Amino acid sequence: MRVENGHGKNKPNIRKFAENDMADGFNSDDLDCESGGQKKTVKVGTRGSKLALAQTELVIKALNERFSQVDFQMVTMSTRGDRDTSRALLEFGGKAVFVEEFEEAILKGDIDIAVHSAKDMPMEIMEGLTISGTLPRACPQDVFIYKSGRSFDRNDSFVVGTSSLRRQYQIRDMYPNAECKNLRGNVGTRIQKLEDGEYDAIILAAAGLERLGVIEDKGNDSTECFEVHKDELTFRYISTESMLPAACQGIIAIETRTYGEAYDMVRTINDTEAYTQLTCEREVLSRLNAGCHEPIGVYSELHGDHMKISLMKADAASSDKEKDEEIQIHRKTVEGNNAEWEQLVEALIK
Ligand SMILES: NCc1[nH]cc(CCC(=O)O)c1CC(=O)O
Repeated sequence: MRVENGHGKNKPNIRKFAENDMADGFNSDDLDCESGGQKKTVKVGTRGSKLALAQTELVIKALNERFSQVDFQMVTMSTRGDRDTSRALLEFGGKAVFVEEFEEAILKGDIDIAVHSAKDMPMEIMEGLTISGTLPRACPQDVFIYKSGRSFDRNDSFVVGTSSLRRQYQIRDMYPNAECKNLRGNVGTRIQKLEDGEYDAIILAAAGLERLGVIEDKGNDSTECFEVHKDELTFRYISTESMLPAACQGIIAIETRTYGEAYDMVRTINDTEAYTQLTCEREVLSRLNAGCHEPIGVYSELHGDHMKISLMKADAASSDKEKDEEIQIHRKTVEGNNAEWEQLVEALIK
């Protein structure tokens, strides 16, 4: 039985990794990979949606480049959240319904690694587990999608499909007469519903669209508004200023035990910039005590040592849920040196 080495805190610590980064010292030759001619197997758990599979393939590709002699096996699992899509379950269980079963599987030894969209992860991670790495972040922006040719003036009335309160409040800030209707299902289904005319426009994360190949990866890190046209559809990337993304949008989080071979392997592919953003944005959520259904946007931008963190919080002026409430949107931005990110977070939330 191995004793935990103190990496097992739920909250990853940027400085600790910076001081003790395994990426340089760790050598794949140290692994006992080919004992008896048998390739070592590492099991990578994933949800079964197309997006989840595409993201897990990216993780396996990155691992394979480092550890060509290891057989990384994809293990597709359905979670309580996938099996029962009733609102009640999601509200009761929150984000955990998509993650818990992977965590139990790692602890039981059924899988070694779990791949998640970081924005769908709950604040609490089971004891003994950690986010050991991230891939480079995809575009953090949200995309407003509609049939090409249609135009939207500020005061137009139209129907937007999105179930996210964060997106609803911000789009209604841009278009006060827009009506938001719930939109569920995976990315392909949601676009189909737009094409079928159920909505005038829908909002999806650029990261998912790009990773699924629905639109090409634009390959730059602008956060400004611009448009892409494809197959009769217009994909308008909304500026992060108008539509602040969900915390960790576009980041793939890789979870393992807090020590051991899988942990060491994942550390070697970790993207330090995305990891810093993940740590910082999760810290903001944690400090705000935010559940997953609260309308909160968080985005931390890194330019060298310079960090800029933005927060969007919305609250209803009226407590009467039946009434068409007046929504108050609060935005705040702080900037400074990234080494002082904890103080920046402190200043942001107060
Ligand atoms: N909530 C579902 C979800 N979780 C992660 C992504 C996209 C990928 C990402 O943001 O990392 C999506 C789809 C969407 O919001 O459009």
